[in-house]
Amino acid sequence: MKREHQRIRHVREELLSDNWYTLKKYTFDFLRQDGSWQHQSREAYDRGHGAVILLYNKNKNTVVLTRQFRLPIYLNDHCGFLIEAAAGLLDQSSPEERIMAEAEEETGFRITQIDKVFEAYMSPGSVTEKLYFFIGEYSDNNRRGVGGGLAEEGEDIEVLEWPFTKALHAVRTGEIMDAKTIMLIQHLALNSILQ
Ligand SMILES: Nc1nc2c(ncn2[C@@H]2O[C@H](COP(=O)(O)OP(=O)(O)O[C@H]3O[C@H](CO)[C@@H](O)[C@H](O)[C@@H]3O)[C@@H](O)[C@H]2O)c(=O)[nH]1
Ligand SMILES: [Mg+2]
Repeated sequence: MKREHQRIRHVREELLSDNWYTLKKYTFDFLRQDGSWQHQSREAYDRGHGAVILLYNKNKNTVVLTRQFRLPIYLNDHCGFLIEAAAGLLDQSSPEERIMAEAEEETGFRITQIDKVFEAYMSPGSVTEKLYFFIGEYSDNNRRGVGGGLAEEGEDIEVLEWPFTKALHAVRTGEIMDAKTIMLIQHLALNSILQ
């Protein structure tokens, strides 16, 4: 992908916060389509990149989801407990390595065969993160524990094994409101992986 460097110049950054991750304010000059340069400023929150996986079972026609508290949405009129596919931040690992470990930590299922689906920027106006999307087939034999996440990091994750029809219905009713999870559920449906 070609970056249009010639349209961006004089980029300067100012650190606003580095408490957990970093929030910076950038100023730059932007070359508009009409040929004029415009001075702009934008804030960008950098928490690294992430990965997500939807575990599915073709025989049972089920998916494995998690339910956990998310403070930012609690502050925004949601009860706070969000239904999501298993997901985590990469830290220094590869997306493949990280997501298999994260799937086991959060759901208890150890998966060794995963399929990459796509990559997407989830909030490009303000967050630098790119998310790597995967699906993986699980069976009862893959269960190694109860999941739940890392209590010492404050995680207290419920594991849900749902019929796929229930997950699809929950997208329509708004019971599932997490974008990455909706994208993966729709991917399974669009590609007739589950019915
Ligand atoms: N103390 C503290 N801990 C934090 C903070 N922000 C996150 N954490 C902790 O950092 C850990 C991150 O857990 P992961 O499982 O690695 O990440 P995630 O939050 O599930 O991220 C996934 O979902 C996000 C939301 O959709 C995605 O943005 C992300 O890419 C990834 O897929 C959690 O234990 C969380 O409590 C913070 O500001 N302060
Ligand atoms: Mg997580």
